[in-house]
Amino acid sequence: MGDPTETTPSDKLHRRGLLFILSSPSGAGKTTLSRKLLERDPEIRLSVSATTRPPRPGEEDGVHYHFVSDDDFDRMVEEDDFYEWAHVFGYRYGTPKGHIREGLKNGQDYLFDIDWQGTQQLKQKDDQDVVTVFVLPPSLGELRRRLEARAQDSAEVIDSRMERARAEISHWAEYDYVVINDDVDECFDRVCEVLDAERMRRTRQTGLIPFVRELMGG
Ligand SMILES: Nc1ncnc2c1ncn2[C@@H]1O[C@H](COP(=O)(O)OP(=O)(O)OP(=O)(O)O)[C@@H](O)[C@H]1O
Ligand SMILES: Nc1nc2c(ncn2[C@@H]2O[C@H](COP(=O)(O)O)[C@@H](O)[C@H]2O)c(=O)[nH]1
Repeated sequence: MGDPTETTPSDKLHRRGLLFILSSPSGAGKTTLSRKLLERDPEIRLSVSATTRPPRPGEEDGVHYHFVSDDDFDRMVEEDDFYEWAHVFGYRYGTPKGHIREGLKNGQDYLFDIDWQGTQQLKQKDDQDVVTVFVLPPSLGELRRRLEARAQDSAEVIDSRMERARAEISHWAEYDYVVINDDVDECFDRVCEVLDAERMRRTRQTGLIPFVRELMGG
């Protein structure tokens, strides 16, 4: 047996990947936080949803969403292509299965910007790999200001999203973590802390690193 006090280059933990979900009422900032996370962290990959909603200015097909027709969405549902899907704000949104299952086994983490309905469906399918974070705005007044400042939706759409906010916030207690997005950098730090800690959760580790295995006699 080697000297277990030696530090070896093989001291990396091996673990399953995780499904890291951010949900919030529309406009609270989960897209902003997601983009920051993807910039900081090359080890997490965005799950790009399919939607029947038309693109907003600046949104690219295949990058922000897969923008699909109603017929295409119907076909994907029939062919069981979705991990989860839901009606949100008059359109349909869904998570394509893609290679998520294989990726998880290989330690790949995935980031989801989805609503509470999708979160419930993913938790039912794969509770052990799912980590859920609910992002609250500092107030409803600030939520409306952000939707207006984003300037990508009509006044009617903003009103309907504000009406839905109360119903969405009522699901916050179903989430593992809750953060308030007042100062975006502070909120981002909290989100990163959750992700970093969840990656180290013992139950996610799939094998002992060599010197620990040796110490355990295996
Ligand atoms: N902490 C913050 N302070 C001020 N403005 C913010 C903050 N976080 C996000 N914003 C701004 O608020 C607007 C809404 O943010 P964002 O698009 O990220 O929300 P969202 O939760 O993803 O909304 P949706 O569910 O509609 O996609 C954007 O213009 C964004 O720049
Ligand atoms: N259940 C799912 N919800 C999703 C998915 N992709 C996005 N969303 C949620 O829809 C609303 C509206 O998004 P927007 O881009 O039109 O503002 C927001 O709450 C998203 O989180 C999905 O694949 N499944």
